[in-house]
Amino acid sequence: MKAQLGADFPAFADALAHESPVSIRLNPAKAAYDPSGLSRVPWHPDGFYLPRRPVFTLDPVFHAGGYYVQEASSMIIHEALSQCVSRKHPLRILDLCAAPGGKSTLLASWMPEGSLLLANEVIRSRVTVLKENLERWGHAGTFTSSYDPDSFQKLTGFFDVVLVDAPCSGEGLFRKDPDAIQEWSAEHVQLCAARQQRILAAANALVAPGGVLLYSTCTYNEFENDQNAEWLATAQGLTHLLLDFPKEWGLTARAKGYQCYPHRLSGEGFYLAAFRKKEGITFQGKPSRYMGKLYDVPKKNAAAIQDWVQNPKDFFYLQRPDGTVLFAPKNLHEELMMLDAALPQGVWLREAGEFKGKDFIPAQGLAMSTALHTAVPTVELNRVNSLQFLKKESLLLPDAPKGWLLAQHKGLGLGWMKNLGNRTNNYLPKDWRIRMDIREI
Ligand SMILES: C[S@@+](CC[C@H](N)C(=O)[O-])C[C@H]1O[C@@H](n2cnc3c(N)ncnc32)[C@H](O)[C@@H]1O
Repeated sequence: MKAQLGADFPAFADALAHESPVSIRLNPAKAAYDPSGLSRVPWHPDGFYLPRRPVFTLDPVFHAGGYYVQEASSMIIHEALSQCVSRKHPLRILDLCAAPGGKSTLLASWMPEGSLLLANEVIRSRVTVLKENLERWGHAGTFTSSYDPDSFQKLTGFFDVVLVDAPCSGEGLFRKDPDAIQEWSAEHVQLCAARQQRILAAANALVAPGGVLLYSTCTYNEFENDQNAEWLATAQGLTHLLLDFPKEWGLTARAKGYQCYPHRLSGEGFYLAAFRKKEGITFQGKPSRYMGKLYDVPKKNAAAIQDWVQNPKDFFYLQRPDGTVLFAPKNLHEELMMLDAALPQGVWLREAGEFKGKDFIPAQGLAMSTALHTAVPTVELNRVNSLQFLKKESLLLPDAPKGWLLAQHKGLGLGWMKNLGNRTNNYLPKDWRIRMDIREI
């Protein structure tokens, strides 16, 4: 770092000795958090710094997907994309290394209406949190998958934007995450750089002619950043894009990318480089006719779902043999069928609920989705009751209507309850419940 920063090194070292800033990015589709009085992250319209780190677990708006806790530097992706991708038409976007989903939720809010975002995470154990975060965000155009980057071969030329937020040596996180220091070694840096090239080569093939590849890391060294960016331009034939960030934002231009340093801006170490594919192979694949073992929803079930989805005709519905209904925007049907044909196990669609005999049991994902019907019976809970609900406790609601109720806080859905009069059944999925002791509140 001394070699890289020269006279700036003491300021950098000093910044590392201070606490990391805390920042959040609000969900524009779920306005419930009042950011008055907070200072803004200069490069993101919904990004704000908090004066101190609260216990996010104790804020129901956090659970409802009202905001995502995201390190500020990485929000620069919003500005980078806005500068090099037109939002006049719907886009096909792939977030290749997506868990836990910070950039995916950013991309979902950034992308133009009618777009598709596939958030992929190869490590299976990290997919659950990715799915959960995207469900909380509530955007119906987002889908998840779990493949190695090489498994996407049949999607050559399919995506308008591919983001590779690569696994890296994490030098930019030493302040925020001291464990990253223990994992660092010169050998690990080389291993990361080689792995990044493998991922980038696979990613590059997936970009449509005219499309954009974004490469980011949270590290500083030249092997993972500059040299890989250079390799993308020379060996992979991509055109590197110049971005224009106001000087006062404090980003540093490097050979082919941009670096955030903690002593020049309020955020962690983050590197970003953008490339356009001028020429390449156009996607040739065909959509599949059927999606795996899914079949069309029987007519009576399709009629029942109309009460649960706001604009039911804007979506298509598929049913699993076990009665689970999946749904996705109709305008993405063909694209999803193409993904289904090209990927060994297709992609995961959002669950709407499950038919058990005559009963429809709405899914958690539907409670969180912006596609949920606004006429669904709701009960607004105060903070304490919301936290009890989120601990999966049973609430007494004698004045609320009987039957299915959407538990809400500040107008945002938290999950489902069934009110039986003398008690309520809490349908929050077990894995979503707060495990912390909340008695002190
Ligand atoms: C920097 S993290 C991604 C963070 C995420 N984009 C976000 O904003 O929340 C890199 C991710 O790449 C995944 N990964 C690890 N090895 C990989 C590989 N060989 N190919 C693709 N992804 C990999 C990791 O599991 C990790 O989730």
